[in-house]
Amino acid sequence: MHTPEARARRIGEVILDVQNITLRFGGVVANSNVSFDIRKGEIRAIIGPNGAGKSSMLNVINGFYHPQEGTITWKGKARTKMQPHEAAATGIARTFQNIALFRGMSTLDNIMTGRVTKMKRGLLAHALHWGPALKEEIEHRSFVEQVIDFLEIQHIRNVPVGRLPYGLQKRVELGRALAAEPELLLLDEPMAGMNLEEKEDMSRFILDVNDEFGTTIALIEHDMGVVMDLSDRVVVLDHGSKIADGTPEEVQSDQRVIDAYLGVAHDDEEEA
Ligand SMILES: Nc1ncnc2c1ncn2[C@@H]1O[C@H](COP(=O)(O)OP(=O)(O)OP(=O)(O)O)[C@@H](O)[C@H]1O
Repeated sequence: MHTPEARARRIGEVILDVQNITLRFGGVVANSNVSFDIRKGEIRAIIGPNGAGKSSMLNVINGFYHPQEGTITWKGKARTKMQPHEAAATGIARTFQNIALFRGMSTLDNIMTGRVTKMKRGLLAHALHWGPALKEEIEHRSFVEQVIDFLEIQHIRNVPVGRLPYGLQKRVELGRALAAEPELLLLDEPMAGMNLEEKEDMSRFILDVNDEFGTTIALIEHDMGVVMDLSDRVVVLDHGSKIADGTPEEVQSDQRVIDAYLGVAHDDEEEA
């Protein structure tokens, strides 16, 4: 099911359209006039050297940063200043470069926090096990158990995540994002700090999430082998600007991309 042909058949309409985004922090331009789109069902990589503006772009997409210029159209609707919880409620979930889990809480409870946007009744009602909330909680727990089975982490379901090896913590973080049943999953360096075996496991889970649930995925990744194996299309940023956009093969052989990775000076730097 992971063949390029099978995936090409499944890729649909543009679901997220990023147009002319410029994001500044004082004098620092993190993103400069960046445009690209993400199609339903695809795995889209965002790559580039350190400081290229990749994490900033994910933060713009999930509403954490508000760009000074440009528009984001999500599922056909131009978005104004959407907050992260609103983005989550409309189907965008993410993981972070540095794991952001509750270290003292179990795997199960951490993944359960990913269901919050789906809960009709407040957390207090759930904590009090109030009748209707209890019924709802059972349904949420059953969904979370499916996520745990899917990610093959039954054996650590009751272990506090702070005690888990790094690779498993990353998997729990993926589980928490999946618990929100996202349409678009944003992964910020899902393989960072992993050994080869952990990377292979994570790659398999990313492909399975995409295949089995049809989840659209945008990921930032530094490991070029992983990017080339997983992604349908790749957008390349450098110094805040887009320098290439295309299939893995296309961007790999693009001279601007090769220069950016080799650290070849830009014209503007040479002039400075
Ligand atoms: N909150 C912030 N305040 C000020 N400057 C920021 C902030 N976030 C990012 N920047 C700056 O914006 C630029 C792009 O940073 P960003 O983290 O998006 O790059 P990146 O491509 O994700 O880098 P890396 O691969 O090293 O994680 C950098 O110059 C960075 O210092």
